[in-house]
Amino acid sequence: MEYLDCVINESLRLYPIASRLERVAKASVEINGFVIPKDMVVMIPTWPVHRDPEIWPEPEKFKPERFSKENKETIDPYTYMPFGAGPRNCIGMRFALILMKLAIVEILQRYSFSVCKETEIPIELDIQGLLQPKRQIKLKLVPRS
Ligand code: HEM
Repeated sequence: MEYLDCVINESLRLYPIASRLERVAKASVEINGFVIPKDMVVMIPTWPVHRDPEIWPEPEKFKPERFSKENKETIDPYTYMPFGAGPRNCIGMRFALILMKLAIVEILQRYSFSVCKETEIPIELDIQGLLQPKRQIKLKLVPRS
């Protein structure tokens, strides 16, 4: 379960469904000499932050070990925001994580996955609204004997 947790975290780093978050400034504030006036909409670009090479070495590589027990503690929570951040973050986060793990375990106990000739590589993403693939993801499932 520990490695599955790393795999899900790494998948959500590469493919955060909310590729950007938004907040409205409740009051004017100055941060590092930069003034954000009251009522201004501030966009938090999750996608580029999740792929910043200064934060995530070899950002395009799928490396679940980034989220191992030892490495996890060094991650700044504002550099990894698949479920948002702060008091208005995703209320369904724990539910979603448990559901994904249960579903993956159930499926992987019966089938193994591989790519096939219909698998689109690289995958083309639709970035209008929530992040999703433009076309269905086609994979080959082989029953485990
Ligand atoms: C993998 C699955 C999911 C992902 C990646 C996800 C991601 C997010 C993100 C990024 C936000 C915005 C947070 C922010 O602005 O800081 C959000 C908000 C929210 N999510 Fe999710 N979510 C998931 C599943 C769910 C589920 C299963 C539920 C409900 C059962 C849910 C309910 C909500 C609600 C109600 C909000 C608004 C919270 C607020 O404005 O206070 N989400 N989610």
